[in-house]
Amino acid sequence: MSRITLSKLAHSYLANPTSEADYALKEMDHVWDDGGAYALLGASGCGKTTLLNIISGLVRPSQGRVLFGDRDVTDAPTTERNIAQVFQFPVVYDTMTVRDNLAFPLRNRGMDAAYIARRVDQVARMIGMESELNRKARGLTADAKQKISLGRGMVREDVNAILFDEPLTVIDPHMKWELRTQLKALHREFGHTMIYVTHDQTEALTFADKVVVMHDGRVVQMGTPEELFETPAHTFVGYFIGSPGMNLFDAEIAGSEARLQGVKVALGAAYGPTTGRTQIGIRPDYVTISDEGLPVTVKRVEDVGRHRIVRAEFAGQPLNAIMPEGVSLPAEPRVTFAEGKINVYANDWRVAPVGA
Ligand SMILES: Nc1ncnc2c1ncn2[C@@H]1O[C@H](COP(=O)(O)OP(=O)(O)OP(=O)(O)O)[C@@H](O)[C@H]1O
Repeated sequence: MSRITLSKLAHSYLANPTSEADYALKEMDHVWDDGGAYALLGASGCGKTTLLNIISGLVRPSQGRVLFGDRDVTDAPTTERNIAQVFQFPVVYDTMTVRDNLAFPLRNRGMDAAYIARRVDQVARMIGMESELNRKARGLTADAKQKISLGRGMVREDVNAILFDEPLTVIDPHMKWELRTQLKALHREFGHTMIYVTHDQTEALTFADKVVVMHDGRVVQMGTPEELFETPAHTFVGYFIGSPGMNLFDAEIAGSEARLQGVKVALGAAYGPTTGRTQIGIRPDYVTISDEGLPVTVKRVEDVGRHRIVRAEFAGQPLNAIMPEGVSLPAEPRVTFAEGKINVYANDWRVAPVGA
């Protein structure tokens, strides 16, 4: 196992890229710590698969280096990188039994038969296929085949990292939760570096210790689920994580106050002058609609089960608020923002308060 370093890495699928827009991955420096459980999260087309394929060696980056520990593997083929990869759709040998499919990576490396038998049984238990070990893979459901692919990805204990590219897409929702829990347990037990690509925030937040958020070919933030929630480094993180995403309002900042079309909002901290488009962001979870605070116009209330979402307009801009069960809307609704929960953004990037 080893730390994976991406140094000045960039990739374009074009032979002669001329502008930044031609790059699927813009230049980045990034370190994946040895033994970390990472989720790589972002919208479709932001470059997640490209990044994964560069780490595994399926794609050679057009610029920069890939290091495993201190070894430069930029030009090393996939087979030399000692990486297990699980893809979105099952890759199984139909004519082989489930047992032989799981044993394949170990036999390939000439492992001892008794060890293989033990390890295959262990992995079969993890993926819940102990009773199907002697069945041929042909004829199994897509779901079961993908479980075999997952098992095969996890069977080797000596890999540098396990890369998962949206591995639960074809798995039914109930099993999804179970497999994700298994993957997490496996990570705790064996401590492999795991990178798990997904565009589903629930999947990312439940699997990973650290979530790496990508947007438009860039890593915009790496942090714990709590950091992504509380202090999104980029407006995209604010919008992409959370349901609904963070409220963003165009504003002018003057010290510890934001001004939105004549409405003043206390920020709870002081800020220096900002340049470019300036916005304040606050999560719907930290917005309270009651009969106190600033004027707000409620448009509608949506019941989403555990709570309600209030869709409103504040200082001429859309506002979402989470309203707990049992709380009712006053006749003249007003709004307050929880103290210390407002973030300030300039040209989409978070600005730290003075002295922070
Ligand atoms: N082989 C390729 N040739 C040319 N362009 C490609 C190739 N593979 C990906 N791209 C482009 O590179 C960009 C990043 O794609 P990538 O597949 O890495 O994104 P992604 O985040 O994994 O998306 P998805 O979630 O849809 O798989 C996209 O604009 C895509 O169209």
